[in-house]
Amino acid sequence: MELTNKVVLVTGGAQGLGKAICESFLERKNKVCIADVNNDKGLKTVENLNSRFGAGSAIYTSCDVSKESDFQDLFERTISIFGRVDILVNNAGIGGENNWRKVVEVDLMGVISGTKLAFKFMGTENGGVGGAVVNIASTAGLVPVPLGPIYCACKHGVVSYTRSVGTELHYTKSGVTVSAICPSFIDTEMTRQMENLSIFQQETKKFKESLQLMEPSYVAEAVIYLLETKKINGAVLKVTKEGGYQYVL
Ligand SMILES: NC(=O)C1=CN([C@@H]2O[C@H](COP(=O)(O)OP(=O)(O)OC[C@H]3O[C@@H](n4cnc5c(N)ncnc54)[C@H](O)[C@@H]3O)[C@@H](O)[C@H]2O)C=CC1
Ligand SMILES: CCCCCC(=O)/C=C/[C@H]1[C@H](O)CC(=O)[C@@H]1CCCCCCC(=O)O
Repeated sequence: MELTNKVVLVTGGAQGLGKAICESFLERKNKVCIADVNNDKGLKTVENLNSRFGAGSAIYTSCDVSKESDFQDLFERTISIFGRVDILVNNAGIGGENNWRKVVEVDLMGVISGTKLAFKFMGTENGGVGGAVVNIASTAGLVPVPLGPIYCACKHGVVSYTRSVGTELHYTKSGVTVSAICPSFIDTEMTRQMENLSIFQQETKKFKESLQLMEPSYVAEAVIYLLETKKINGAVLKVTKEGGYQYVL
């Protein structure tokens, strides 16, 4: 996919990996819409991005991905401003083993909800021009994670859902590809909060001390790498510090 002059929706784009993904797209002269629940941070980030990449290149919309109506409004607002959506990056995610239903609602149901709306608003069967969905899973979607079983189950769900809709059957109808990246640990607020999200705080704190974290920009560039691949539909790209970018499954 040619990655210039595209309209890109990035959920959870106010900070961390989502913000870095926005920067990667803006560096290539695309437009981005950041969707987040953290309005203060989201608006500050958009201000910062517009001052660096040109006024009007980024907009912000308040959106809780676990609320279907918010997500629908997000597509409608972005289309009313930029004319269409070409790429959706389902990046918003949380941890929190004690608040597990919320984790399922955001990390799994939010991704499914966004992908379905991408088919609705971007799909050729509905008069759209097609496009791409990139789901941000995790290496926790590929292996068991004793310290984060709910998070792990959601990310496995994201990988399986991606592989199921990222198939010819769905693509023929919609013209929308669906793929995922599975990063290992990244230097973001989520990682800084990791022990507070676990029911095994001491063990998680100790585990965290041994980690080699990746820069958000390194993981963001994996999204670009994935979208530039010819055989993108259903692709799952693992991103680690040791192994770089590797297709799996
Ligand atoms: N930090 C890590 O080591 C890794 C993170 N990931 C995934 O990357 C994604 C981004 O994570 P980070 O940047 O690390 O986290 P982060 O906590 O720094 O940023 C997440 C962003 O999502 C927003 N958000 C949370 N709930 C939301 C909701 N319901 N609707 C809309 N926005 C919401 C937050 O306000 C925040 O701006 C997540 O899906 C996470 O699971 C994957 C692998 C590793
Ligand atoms: C094991 C792969 C994790 C990959 C990186 C990731 O997505 C980490 C996310 C954590 C987030 O901060 C909140 C969580 O619950 C996630 C999992 C933390 C468990 C780490 C322990 C890993 C292990 O037991 O090997």
